[in-house]
Amino acid sequence: MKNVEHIGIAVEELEAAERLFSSLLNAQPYKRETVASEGVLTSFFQVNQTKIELLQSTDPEGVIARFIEKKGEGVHHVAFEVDDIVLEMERLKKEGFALLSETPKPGADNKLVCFLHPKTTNGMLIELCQEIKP
Ligand SMILES: CC[C@H](C(=O)O)C(=O)SCCNC(=O)CCNC(=O)[C@H](O)C(C)(C)COP(=O)(O)OP(=O)(O)OC[C@H]1O[C@@H](n2cnc3c(N)ncnc32)[C@H](O)[C@@H]1OP(=O)(O)O
Ligand SMILES: [Co+2]
Repeated sequence: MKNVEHIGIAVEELEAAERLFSSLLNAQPYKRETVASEGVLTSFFQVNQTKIELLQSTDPEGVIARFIEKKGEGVHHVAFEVDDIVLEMERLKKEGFALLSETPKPGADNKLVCFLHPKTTNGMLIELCQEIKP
């Protein structure tokens, strides 16, 4: 595991959340990106070596909609950067963590990603991210 790549925050209204985080961080989001497979519209802020990823649901039955329904807006996950996501997934599986997908899947911001079930990580949804090199 390398640095915390981003902190994912579930929000109801992306525009309002972008205004709030622009004021908080004194910065503008550097990109918005829809990840249809995850039912999310994301907005990214760079904060030195890490990022804030705002997540609005694009699917009323989706993961983020269900999360907000159950727990309200707030921190949804923490993403760690890894050099080799397949190797890291194999290591974590051996360590007894529950992977939410057998193989990495395309994420936002030019990454391959996978998630660990919060039941196996003291209740914290953890994401692994590997930069997709050109
Ligand atoms: C990939 C694009 C982008 C990127 O960075 O590139 C993203 O980050 S997209 C982010 C959205 N996508 C995901 O989060 C994918 C992985 N998540 C899942 O598959 C589900 O959210 C899952 C399996 C963690 C939970 O889904 P489920 O339908 O089972 O919801 P439940 O409400 O039944 O939850 C079961 C159990 O887990 C607890 N839970 C759910 N979400 C979280 C969370 N974010 N953090 C901590 N705990 C969570 C929930 O409270 C339930 O626990 P219980 O004790 O039974 O109440
Ligand atoms: Co994320």
